Amino acid sequence: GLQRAPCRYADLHPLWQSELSVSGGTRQSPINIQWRDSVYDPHLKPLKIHYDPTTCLYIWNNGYSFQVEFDDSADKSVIMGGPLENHYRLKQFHFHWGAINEWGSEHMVDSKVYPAELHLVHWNPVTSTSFEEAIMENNGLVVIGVFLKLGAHHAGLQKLVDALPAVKHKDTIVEFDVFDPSCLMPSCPDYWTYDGSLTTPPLTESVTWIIKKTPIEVDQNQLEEFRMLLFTSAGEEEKRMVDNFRPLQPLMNRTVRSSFR
Ligand SMILES: NS(=O)(=O)c1ccc(C(=O)NCc2cccc(O)c2)cc1
Ligand SMILES: [Zn+2]
Repeated sequence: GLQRAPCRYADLHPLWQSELSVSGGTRQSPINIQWRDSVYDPHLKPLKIHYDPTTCLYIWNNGYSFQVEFDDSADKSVIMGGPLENHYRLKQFHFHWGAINEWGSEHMVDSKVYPAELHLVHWNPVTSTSFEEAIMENNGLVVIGVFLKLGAHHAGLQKLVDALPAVKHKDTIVEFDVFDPSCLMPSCPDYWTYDGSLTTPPLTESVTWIIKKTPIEVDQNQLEEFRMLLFTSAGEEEKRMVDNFRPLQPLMNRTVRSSFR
């Protein structure tokens, strides 16, 4: 597949310049998932998702993506099953995307890049008392990754896209209530799972990744709305929020398991 645009670390958004400092990681993310090297695990259960749309709180621009935050003070929006030993609470979801449709996702499948990738971030309320604590716990977090591909208009996503002009600049926020992120899930239950890390600092190795095999379709206008966001605050010289993905990391001594043959 097409390699990513060559990028000089110096051009990277300040966030990833610290990238060069992280050393000694043995389970970093994202990775290229080689389909033929993944191992079917018959013990993997179907993933069970129960999101309560009223737990949706607001959308904000945090300077490297736009993020939708949820009320995680109770077990109202949870996932369970799959590779998980207990339930995990939804904390937020966000996206990573490219300047053009040729790249943008963080994970790849057989070196195939998608124009964008959705991350639904969950934490373990059984072993941690807060998200902040879970970030430091081994397997404290579960992130579901969903690839976005160019295709039909996505009606569910459009509600999100319509709110983006209100969070154009870094550190802006807008109320966003009653949204069910299940509408962003592909209907196909198939996924890969592996042990990895956050893909932005602090890059902690606390994430059980669940990557859905089947992408969802969004249209060109929707992707272009993502690219209208800014990394920069109001009043600063404008820098478009694009290419907010981390480079691929070495698989090292890890096996990717699949839920499907
Ligand atoms: N791209 S990712 O899904 O791996 C990802 C998910 C969550 C976060 C995140 O929550 N970062 C903010 C943060 C960092 C340290 C402590 C905190 O409480 C929050 C970063 C990356
Ligand atoms: Zn992410």
